[in-house]
Amino acid sequence: MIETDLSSLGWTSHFARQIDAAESLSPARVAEVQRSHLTVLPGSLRLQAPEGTGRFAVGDWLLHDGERAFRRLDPLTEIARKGAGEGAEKQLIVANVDTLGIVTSCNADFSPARLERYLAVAMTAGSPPLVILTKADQAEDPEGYLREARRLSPLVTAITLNATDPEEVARLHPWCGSGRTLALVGSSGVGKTTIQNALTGVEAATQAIREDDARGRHTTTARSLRLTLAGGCLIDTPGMRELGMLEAAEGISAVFADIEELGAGCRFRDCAHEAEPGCAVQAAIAAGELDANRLERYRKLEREDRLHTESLHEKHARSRAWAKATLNGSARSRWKRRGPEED
Ligand SMILES: Nc1nc2c(ncn2[C@@H]2O[C@H](COP(=O)(O)OP(=O)(O)OP(=O)(O)O)[C@@H](O)[C@H]2O)c(=O)[nH]1
Ligand SMILES: [Zn+2]
Repeated sequence: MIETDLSSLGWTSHFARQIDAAESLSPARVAEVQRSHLTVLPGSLRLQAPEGTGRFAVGDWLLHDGERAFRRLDPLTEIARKGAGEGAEKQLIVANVDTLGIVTSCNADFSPARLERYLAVAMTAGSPPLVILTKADQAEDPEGYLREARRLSPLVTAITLNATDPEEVARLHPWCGSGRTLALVGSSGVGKTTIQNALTGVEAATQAIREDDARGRHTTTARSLRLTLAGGCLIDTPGMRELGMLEAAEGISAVFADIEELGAGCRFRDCAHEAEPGCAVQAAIAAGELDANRLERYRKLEREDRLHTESLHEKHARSRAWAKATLNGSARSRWKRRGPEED
């Protein structure tokens, strides 16, 4: 059993400021979100959520009375994505993550496009990214992957390791020590469970999920926050295959700062960096200073983000218009019944 207190769970003055001295409710951190209840730490309490558990994300801080969850405290950071399916919907994934551990392997799983996508998510959320390159023991040139990851953005911190060696995984302790929360994302099979087991000293109960996956079934994602041997928190996010861009413009700009800086030197302010005269971005590509594929990947993420963000905003505008029309409608029928109201 790992002993814990609020500050090792990540409680700070940011949260303390949000509670009233007169409030008799206790703070706790969400470790699991189920349809019927929440599990919170410390104490692994099961709480009911009178207004639904869907308002809470793993990693959130909340106030409770021992049985029911009430107020969600404003998070320091939150990671959201576009919900699965056609419609635009914002889905909250995790909250209050200090470091987003992006796990990929030193093999064919390594994809600059996917890394840039995760990096943009991390930068948008305000959770600094840490690229964890696993299976270094099976790679001929792990340093090459390290260099390539670092080349994607000056903001990247990256390390290589053999996830099956607990001593090597212990190099992650600084990111999940007392008061710190590390969340792991990455494709299936890259070693997230192996890392989690080493960091928590507990065999993760993910077998059932993987068996379901093998049959191609939709899994209920068992996202969870656990205590680490280093005295902090670790969040695993199984079943997170796609991270659709949503309201991520800021993060995309941060990850592709090199292209945006070059773009400032283009002759036309609205240069699309295609065939315009005086395009500094195309000039950099011609000079071998910028990879044309990177420009393509930047464009693709930007397009995707714009599309999803616009449709989310349109949806909000539609529901506001609908609410207004309904209100006007009921005002009109009142008018018909009683005549115009006098003010
Ligand atoms: N040699 C070696 N094997 C590794 C390494 N990391 C993971 N593995 C192995 O790769 C397989 C998959 O690792 P998991 O930890 O289950 O991967 P995961 O990311 O949790 O995968 P999902 O549970 O499907 O999301 C296991 O057999 C691990 O032992 C590593 O760094 N080196
Ligand atoms: Zn240009």
